[in-house]
Amino acid sequence: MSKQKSYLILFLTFLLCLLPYEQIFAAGYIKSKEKSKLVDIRKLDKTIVIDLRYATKNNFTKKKIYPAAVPLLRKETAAKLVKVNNEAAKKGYRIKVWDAYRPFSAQRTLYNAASNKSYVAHPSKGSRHNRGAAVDLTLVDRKGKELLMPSAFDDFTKRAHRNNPGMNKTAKKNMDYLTSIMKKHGFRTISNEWWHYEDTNWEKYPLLDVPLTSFK
Ligand SMILES: C[C@@H](N)C(=O)N[C@H](C)C(=O)O
Ligand SMILES: [Zn+2]
Repeated sequence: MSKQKSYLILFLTFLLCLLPYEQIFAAGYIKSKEKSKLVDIRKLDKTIVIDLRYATKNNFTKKKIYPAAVPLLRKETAAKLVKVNNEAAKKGYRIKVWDAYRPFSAQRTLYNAASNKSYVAHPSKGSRHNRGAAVDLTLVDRKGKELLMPSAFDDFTKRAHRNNPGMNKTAKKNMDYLTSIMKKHGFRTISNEWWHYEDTNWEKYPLLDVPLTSFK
């Protein structure tokens, strides 16, 4: 390689380093609503309870992160979730969704706000929520009352861990039931957040940065 070429590569690498890493990674994210294949869960099943925490101040950041409360998921993932809700309905339960699709820009905000980074996916690799292929949820009874679970949503402590030896027996039974119906319909778990489920096919779906407001 000529000296000139080497200097040019060095110079371009230097320029790249000046860009914030978010801009480099976000560049490859899909930004168009049409290309995203995201669907509004409410349009598929009106009985699913929606409480999008990041669209309110009632979340670990104490700030409203989402400008619009629109519960979106990748269409294939949403179809799986409807099956789970139908299954839960046989027992008189319904799903309550705390988070679904999360734009990349919000991932960065959540990551920066989290005191313990091990509970939020690093923006450089992206969250499965950024693909519309992950959902944070719990179960409610006929009256809309939440079933007892191991911890509150986004309790970033050992209480949220699936294998916490000190877990309350009823909470474990409820968590195990939720896990069984989620797994039956094509979701998988992560070890340290009992409320987080991801589509087993998440890798097939692209990273997205479509604004929630475009679905309002
Ligand atoms: C922030 C928390 N609710 C969450 O979703 N964590 C997972 C690991 C993520 O960011 O993908
Ligand atoms: Zn999650």
